[in-house]
Amino acid sequence: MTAPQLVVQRDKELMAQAAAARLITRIVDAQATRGTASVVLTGGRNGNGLLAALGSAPARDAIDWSRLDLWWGDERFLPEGDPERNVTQAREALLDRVPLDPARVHAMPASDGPHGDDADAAAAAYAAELAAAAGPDGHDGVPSFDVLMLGVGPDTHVASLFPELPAVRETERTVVGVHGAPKPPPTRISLTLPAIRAAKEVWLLAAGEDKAKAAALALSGAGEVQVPAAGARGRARTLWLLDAAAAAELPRSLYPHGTA
Ligand SMILES: O=C(O)[C@H](O)[C@@H](O)[C@H](O)[C@H](O)COP(=O)(O)O
Repeated sequence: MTAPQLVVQRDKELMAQAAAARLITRIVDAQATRGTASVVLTGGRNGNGLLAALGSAPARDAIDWSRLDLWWGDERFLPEGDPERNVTQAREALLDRVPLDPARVHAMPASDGPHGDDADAAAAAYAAELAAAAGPDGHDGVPSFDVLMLGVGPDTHVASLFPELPAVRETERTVVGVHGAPKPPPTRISLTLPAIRAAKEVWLLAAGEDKAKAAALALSGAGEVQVPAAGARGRARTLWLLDAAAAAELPRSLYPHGTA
């Protein structure tokens, strides 16, 4: 697995703007090379902040939105349209304002969808959708994601993989139902670490002083069951995008040329 690279910006607004600019370039490069791009979105304030910054970026429409596949790293298992769902918040932050191909926006199932309130069945259906889309350059039952983004929780969770809970220990399935999550709502759907690690690049977003301990733990060599963010690595790149507050407890040797 790739060693993490760190980029530290002075505050969370600049971190979101810089990450958005980075994502535009990454998508444009993938589309220039393969004619398409595949990105996994994350929920949470940092993930939505990046989407909002992308929506305001001057170069936004360098992206061919009709040739972009969007997936989710996790979802709160709530009814369609619930304001707490990650896809609802992503739509408000950006997706409803760009000309995406609806067939290429792969939202995770809602709790009032075809699988009813069975999160495990809904997770299995999303795993099947990922496998069907994996294609020849897919990896371990998921498409070859160009970028998979993850917010980092104060307890070091990523997606809906919480410390010590069963989902973070999953080694076979690509998507699982999560029950009893400490971050409400308790029932969720999440990619697993094997699915996350199939991505070419994994970007971890951490801004705010409430993330300083989590970032320090995750980058200290801790184990992934106790510190799920430590297991989030990309095949070609693992990139931590932080602001100075979230980097406050990191040894400066981890980002000697940081801008903070
Ligand atoms: O469904 C969710 O809640 C998110 O996917 C979750 O993994 C989030 O990214 C982290 O909890 C960080 O959230 P913040 O950026 O809001 O701190």
